[in-house]
Amino acid sequence: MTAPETIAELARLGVATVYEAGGRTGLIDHEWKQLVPGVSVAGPARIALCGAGDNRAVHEAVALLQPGEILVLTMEEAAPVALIGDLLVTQIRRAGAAGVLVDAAVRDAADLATMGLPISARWVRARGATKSIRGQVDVPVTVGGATINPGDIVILDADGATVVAASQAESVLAASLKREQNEATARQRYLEGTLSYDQHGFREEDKDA
Ligand SMILES: O=C([O-])CC(=O)C(=O)O
Ligand SMILES: [Mg+2]
Repeated sequence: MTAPETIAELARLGVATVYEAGGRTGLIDHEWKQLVPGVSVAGPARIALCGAGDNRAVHEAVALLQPGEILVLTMEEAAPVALIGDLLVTQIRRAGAAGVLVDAAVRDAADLATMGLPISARWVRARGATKSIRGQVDVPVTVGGATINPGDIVILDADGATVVAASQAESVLAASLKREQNEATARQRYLEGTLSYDQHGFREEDKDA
């Protein structure tokens, strides 16, 4: 199990820093809409792989949800079908989930915005899901080119989404903290007037070109 302090730090550092520090791995590479703009959150994945246009597996996964988890909802082929709305999110919040990644649509969007649970979704669309295909829960899935295993740490923020294998959480955190420190140094230099053009040696390179 990944330590809560590690998860909190990964959430604070955010998607771009963690993805870069992890060697540009794990990016869940789609455009994501944040139903609550600007929030940054992380947690171990609880996964539902739904049948086409169906959300029966979501109901099963919600019954298994533990506090602090990120619920990851996907289908074999992503489509703008609403897998969750305010009734499912009511249950997801009550279970104490940290957030939801929806590789499909959500609906009741105005309600979700006021409910405050961090949700990142591909689409907002009223189109309803059937509830007739069992699907699978607690299985590895691929979303936006990234493999997500149950328990891997998923991070959601205003930039998008990324995943860190549970076994690598500590080493990626260490690399992320180092990157944060390097960026703080660079930011200070830029505030003082240094240009990245010089800092990276590009001016020198271009001189002889
Ligand atoms: O019932 C559904 O399929 C999705 C929904 O709108 C809700 O959870 O409120
Ligand atoms: Mg609804």
